[in-house]
Order: sequence, then C-alpha cells, then structure tokens
Amino acid sequence: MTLEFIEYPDREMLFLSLTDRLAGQLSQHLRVNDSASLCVPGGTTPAPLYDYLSGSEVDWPRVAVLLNDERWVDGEHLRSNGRLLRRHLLKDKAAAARYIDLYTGDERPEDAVPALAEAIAPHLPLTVLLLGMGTDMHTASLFPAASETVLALAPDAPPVMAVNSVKDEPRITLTASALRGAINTHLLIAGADKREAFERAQGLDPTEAPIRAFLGDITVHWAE
Ligand SMILES: O=C(O)C(O)[C@@H](O)[C@H](O)[C@H](O)COP(=O)(O)O
Repeated sequence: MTLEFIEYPDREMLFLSLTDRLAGQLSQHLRVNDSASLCVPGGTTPAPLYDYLSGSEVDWPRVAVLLNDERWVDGEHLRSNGRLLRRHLLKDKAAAARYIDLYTGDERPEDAVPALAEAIAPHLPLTVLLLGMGTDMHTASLFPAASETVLALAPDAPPVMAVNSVKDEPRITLTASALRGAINTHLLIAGADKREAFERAQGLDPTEAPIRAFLGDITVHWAE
C-alpha cells in the first residue's frame, strides 16, 4: 500500500499534471479493455481540472463517467454536482463519454438505490477514482459521525446509499465497497486548511475522518 503525496507549486500546475495523469490512466486501461470508468467529485475545487480533462485525447465513447456523490436537487440547481460536470467535463471531446447520472428524479434518493446499484455494477471496479475532501475530512457524502457513514464504510454495503442526516438537501453517495476497489485512486485537495485536515485524518478512525478509509494505495495532489 503506497500513499504518495504530491505538492505542486500552484493550482494551475496541479490541474494540468493531474489531467495528464487521469487521461493517461484511462487510455492505458482502454488499450487492453473494452471500456473504462471515471468517478469524480463535485464541490468547488475541481472545475478547472474538468475543463482541461474535457479536451484530453481519450477514447471517450468507451468511458463511463459518474460522480462520487450527488445532492438530491434538480440537475440545473446551483448545488447539483451534475450541473458542474455538464458545464465543465461533459463537453468538448469528453461530451462523447457515457454519463451515469446519480440524480434520477425520484422523490427521495432511497427510491433510486436499486436502479442505481444496477446501473453502476457493470462499471466496477472503477478504473480511475478521483476523490475530494472537505475540511471536516468527509469524502464523497461520507460525513464524520453521520449515522449512514458506519454502514457505508462496511465491506458488504450496497454500492450506493442515500444520506439523509446532513444539512441542506438529501444526497446519494457511492459507498466504500464501490470506491475502495478502484484500480487507480487520487485525492485532490487545495489550500492550507485542507492539508491540515488531511494530516489530522491520519490519526483518526474512518468514522470520525471518512477520508481515512481510502488512504491505502492513493496519490494525493495538493497545492496552496
Ligand atoms: O460535496 C460534494 O459534492 C463532494 O463530492 C464532496 O466530497 C467534495 O469533494 C468535498 O466536499 C470538497 O468540496 P470542495 O471542493 O467544495 O471543498
């Protein structure tokens, strides 16, 4: 198990280098496999990365793209992670990718779990997983001390779960059973507060610091 921590001189360098790394891993996988999957976070950090990645030379029609997690809001809502992807990643060359939308329009996220589990299953193990992290050490929608997190971290959890115990809107999240099997795993964090949170997470239990459940074979990409 290797944890590699890469510190970049600035965010621009991080986004350019990480774009090459993610595109390279997808292309390498596609050389010997018919299809690949790319699972990415929402949030405020990755938009410039997605802009670069959308123009990368990848055989996108053979790539399934999905989110780590989604807020249960309409696809045009400002807090929709799908909105972020449609505007920044699923355009240009990457418009040809197959997008698996975690927001189904069902009234409640739990209603969508069986259909989503079925939609996701053919794309596991994930080829390339990119995670984000909040300053509270949550990743995907696995939040510290949330009632669903213990269940979502269990090895026999279903691949997706509804999360209702967080503020704002309900969410849907991939669980550790889907996320931890990824062939290539990366974490994107930026700013001094996230670096400090990442370091704090090392000594904590995954239920208190959910990112800790993914710190096995992972490359962490950080810039101020
Ligand atoms: O909230 C989401 O939708 C996520 O997928 C989440 O896990 C995100 O990656 C972190 O909250 C970091 O978000 P920021 O980039 O906004 O700090």
